[in-house]
Amino acid sequence: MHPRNPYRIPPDFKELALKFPEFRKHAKQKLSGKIEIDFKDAAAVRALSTVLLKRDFNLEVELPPDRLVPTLPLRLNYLLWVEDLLQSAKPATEQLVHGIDIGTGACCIYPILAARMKGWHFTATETDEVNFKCSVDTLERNCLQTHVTVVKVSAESMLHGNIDTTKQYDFTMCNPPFFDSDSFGPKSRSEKRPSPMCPKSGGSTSATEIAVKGGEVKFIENLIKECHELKPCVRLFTTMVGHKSSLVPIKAFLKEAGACSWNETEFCQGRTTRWGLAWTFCDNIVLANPPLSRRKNNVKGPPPLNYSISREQWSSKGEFSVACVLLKSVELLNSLKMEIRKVKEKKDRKAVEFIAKENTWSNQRRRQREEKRIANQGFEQPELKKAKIDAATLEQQNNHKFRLKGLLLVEETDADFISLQLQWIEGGLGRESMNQILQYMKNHLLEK
Ligand SMILES: C[S@@+](CC[C@H](N)C(=O)[O-])C[C@H]1O[C@@H](n2cnc3c(N)ncnc32)[C@H](O)[C@@H]1O
Repeated sequence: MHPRNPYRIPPDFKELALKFPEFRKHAKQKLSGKIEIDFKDAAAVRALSTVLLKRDFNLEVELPPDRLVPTLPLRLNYLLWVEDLLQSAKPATEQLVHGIDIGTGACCIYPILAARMKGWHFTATETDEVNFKCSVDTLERNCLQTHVTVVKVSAESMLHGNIDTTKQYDFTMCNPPFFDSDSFGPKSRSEKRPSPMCPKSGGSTSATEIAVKGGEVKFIENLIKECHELKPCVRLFTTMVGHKSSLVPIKAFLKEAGACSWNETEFCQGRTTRWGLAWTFCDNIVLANPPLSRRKNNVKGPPPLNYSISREQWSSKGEFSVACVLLKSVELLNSLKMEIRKVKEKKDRKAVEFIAKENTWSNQRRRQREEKRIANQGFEQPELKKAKIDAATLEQQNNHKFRLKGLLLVEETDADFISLQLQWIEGGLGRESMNQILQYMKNHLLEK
């Protein structure tokens, strides 16, 4: 947690339950006497955020039931980091701070906190009609219209046409939709894609809030493209990143776009970790990390491939934990005759290295069909036998010097999602081999 984050000392739930009836109804007393809430219950998390905003920031907020619930420790970690960065990016003589919040959500959480705590001004954008209306109501209810303006925008643009380019802005903030709407959940024709759930704290949310075509990498890349053209009016750009694996491709894109310097951080709060990335196109601003051009090993190999599994998808397979998902994944890799070596062992983050000395996964379907056909016939016709021998010889020849090395990382992204990342290390057909292995895992991981 950021050293200035007031929730470094967690709120006393007993005190909150006594003071706020709307929170009390979600509070449960454990045998030990300790008061707790169920963090998987969206209504309980919503009640917690609402009462903390009221008690600690004098902010009256009504969060809609079907939208993302902003949890305060993470939002404050991000805001306080931005405040630290501004100290190096903003001349001390200038008093007024004006930021832009891209995708402000249901209650303009960053702008209202920053306006109350720091007196900052904001232009906030939002595509979702419900979120836009709720944000406007929130500003009126808290008399913050002089500090914050919410703009209803179209999904095609991140900044262009949404801000006044004759003004000077100090920074942008963004908590992007993390997931890829195309690869979210199972993709087979027989299986229906589940409706996405809130990535944090189990709350329900609308799909457009958390998933977008191309996921956060594409979303942030689009933002970077626009930033470059807007460099005369914005000093500092920042974004939150939901998956660690997204940092590598985003930073590569930043380098390509000609960012002068950048800064990266980790937001840790309880079991959830997120990342912050800041960059500038102003050569008179030096962010704390060294400039991109001077950093070595910044971009190593192709970015990993990702697959997220939800608690709901795993429900028929028993315990939903990193250990269980890893175990099943390793069984699948073993079935592909791979050698496995453990490299990382933490409760919520485990990784194994795998080495394949032959390609056993491509053309799996064709092989299975052929074997079935032969088994059904009960005997092998001479031509078939010959074809089989020829195919086997060819495969042996192909596999003669075959070697592929990769890394599988299984990580809990939050209480309801576990992500699998496949990183190519060397050999085989490069990323194409990883794509094939990932497809094989997607086809079999959720099988009963
Ligand atoms: C993950 S939510 C973050 C909400 C809020 N900032 C928070 O931190 O709780 C992403 C938000 O971005 C909005 N959004 C998606 N695409 C957008 C775009 N192109 N421009 C502005 N907002 C967008 C979504 O409707 C959603 O409210």
